[in-house]
Amino acid sequence: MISLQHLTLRREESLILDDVSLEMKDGENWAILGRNGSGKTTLLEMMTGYLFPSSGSVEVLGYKYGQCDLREVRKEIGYIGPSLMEKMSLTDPVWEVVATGAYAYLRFYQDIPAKVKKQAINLLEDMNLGSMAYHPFGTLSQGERKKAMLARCLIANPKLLIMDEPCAGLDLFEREKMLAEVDKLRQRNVSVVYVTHHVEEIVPLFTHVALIRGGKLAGAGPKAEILTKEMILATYDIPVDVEWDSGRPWIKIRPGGK
Ligand SMILES: Nc1ncnc2c1ncn2[C@@H]1O[C@H](COP(=O)(O)OP(=O)(O)OP(=O)(O)O)[C@@H](O)[C@H]1O
Repeated sequence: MISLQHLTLRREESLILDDVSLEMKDGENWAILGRNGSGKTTLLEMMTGYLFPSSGSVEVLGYKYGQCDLREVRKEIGYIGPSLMEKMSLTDPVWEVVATGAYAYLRFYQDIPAKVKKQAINLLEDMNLGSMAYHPFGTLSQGERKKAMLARCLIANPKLLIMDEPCAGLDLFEREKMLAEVDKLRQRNVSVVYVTHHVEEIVPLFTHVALIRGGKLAGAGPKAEILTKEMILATYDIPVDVEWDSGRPWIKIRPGGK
């Protein structure tokens, strides 16, 4: 699905990514963790082709970047990040915001086919947002907006879904609702790459984890092998215990940092 080979990114004096190699295979879903500024978003931007490495190679869904038309690749990739939601019209009905995803538009200036409208409404119903389909997008809570943006991605049937901190800023209730939708992606034929700061967001959907520290890969592999107290200490410099419950890892900080 994704093959990153020896990715290095230099900006002036600093090395933002330092020889990162990662193989993500079909059927795997990956969570990427690391401290602020460790290079997670940079890595995602390389996967979507918005950034090119100073050296190394990127292959996504069989396309070798630098030798393919990135517009074609991007039709197969859904992306949920912090900025796109802010570009949506707050006055348009929610179903219309979802429908724009079928065409990768920000807004419609022509009639929307009935079939696309039905698809948008079905997706909203799947996410328990059916009753809000005709409400203006701006009246939704942050969590509901994020779920609607997920529906907007899914209407285009992406093969790969890249999510950059989709639960940032959500309260406990809304985060769990969003995570339930993320976990439901198991029912779809889509691979997921997900950046988060919170280990407990690694719901059963995720099979693999990559840890980044200072632009270098600190660990990558099946989640139970990577989410150990030793690996988390090496990534975050904080001593923790990890407990697994309901298929999710939970972190306990050791009192006094011991
Ligand atoms: N254009 C740039 N020029 C110089 N440095 C940059 C540039 N873009 C990013 N950086 C630096 O690269 C590092 C990695 O940034 P990145 O956004 O990938 O980190 P991140 O792991 O996603 O962080 P966070 O968790 O805070 O979102 C940071 O130190 C950042 O300041």
